[in-house]
Amino acid sequence: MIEVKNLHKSFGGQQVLKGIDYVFERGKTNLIIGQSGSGKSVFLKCMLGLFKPDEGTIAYDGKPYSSFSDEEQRELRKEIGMLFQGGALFDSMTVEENVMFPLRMFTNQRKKEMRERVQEVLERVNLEGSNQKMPSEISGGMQKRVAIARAIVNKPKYLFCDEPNSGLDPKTATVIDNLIQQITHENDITTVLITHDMNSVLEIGERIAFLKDGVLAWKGTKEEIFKTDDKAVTEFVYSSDLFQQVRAAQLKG
Ligand SMILES: Nc1ncnc2c1ncn2[C@@H]1O[C@H](COP(=O)(O)OP(=O)(O)OP(=O)(O)O)[C@@H](O)[C@H]1O
Repeated sequence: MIEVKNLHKSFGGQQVLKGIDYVFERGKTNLIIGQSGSGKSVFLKCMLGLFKPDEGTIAYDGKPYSSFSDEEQRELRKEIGMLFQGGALFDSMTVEENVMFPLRMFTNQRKKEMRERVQEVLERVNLEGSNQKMPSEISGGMQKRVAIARAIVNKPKYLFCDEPNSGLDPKTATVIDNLIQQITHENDITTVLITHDMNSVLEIGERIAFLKDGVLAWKGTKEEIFKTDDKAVTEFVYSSDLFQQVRAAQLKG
C-alpha cells in the first residue's frame, strides 16, 4: 500500500501537484488517468523518489519516505519494479542479460541462482526459449514481456508502469494488461499504472485515480466510472469512442 497525503509539487512558479490525497492499494491494479499535462508523470516520479515533494508525505506500507534512512531508501529501491514506456530494454544485451540486470545490481546471488530465477520469470511471461535472443529479434509484445520479467525478477512489493501498452496493437495490449494484473494478484504487489488507454481502464481498472490540473478530481472503479455524472470525468472518458460504444450498449440493454 502506498499512502499519499497532501502532495504538492511545483516547478518554478508552476504548481503541478496541488495537494493530492490518495491510497494505492496492495494486490490491486491502481490506474492513474488524466489529460496530457495533468501531472501523472510528476506524481509517479514523486513516488519513485525521483522528485522531492514540496509538501506532503508518501508512505510505503505505513512508513513515510521522509523518515527513511539512506539504507532504508536503498532497500526501498530494491522493492520497486519499474516498467518504462517503450520497454527500455538494453539493445546490446540478450533477453536473459536484460532480465538478470536487476539481480546483478541489487543482489549477491551466484550466476546459477540468477539464471534459475531468470528462467522462472521468463516462463511466467511465456517467453521460455527466448533467453539468448536479442531485443531486436523479438516482437514489440515480446519486448514488453521481457520488460515485465525484468521488472518483477527481484520480487518487488511495488510495481510502477508508465503507459505499458504504448505502441502495441489492441489485442497484444490486452494480453500485457492482463499479465500485469495477474502478476499483481499472484504476488500481492501494489501496482501503479499510468495509462491513456481507455481499453486498459475497462480491462484492469480495479482502482482509478483521475487527475485534472494537478488535483485528484475523481476516484473509483471501472464499474463506477460508467455510472458517475462527474462532469470532468465524463468529458474525459467519453472523448473515447470505446466508452461511448459501451455506454450506448448499456443504455440499450
Ligand atoms: N522536470 C520538470 N521541470 C519543469 N516542469 C516539469 C517537469 N516535469 C514536468 N513538468 C511540468 O509538469 C506538468 C505536468 O507534467 P506531467 O509530465 O506530469 O504530465 P502528464 O499528465 O504525465 O502528461 P502526459 O500524459 O502528456 O505524459 C507539465 O506542465 C510539465 O511541463
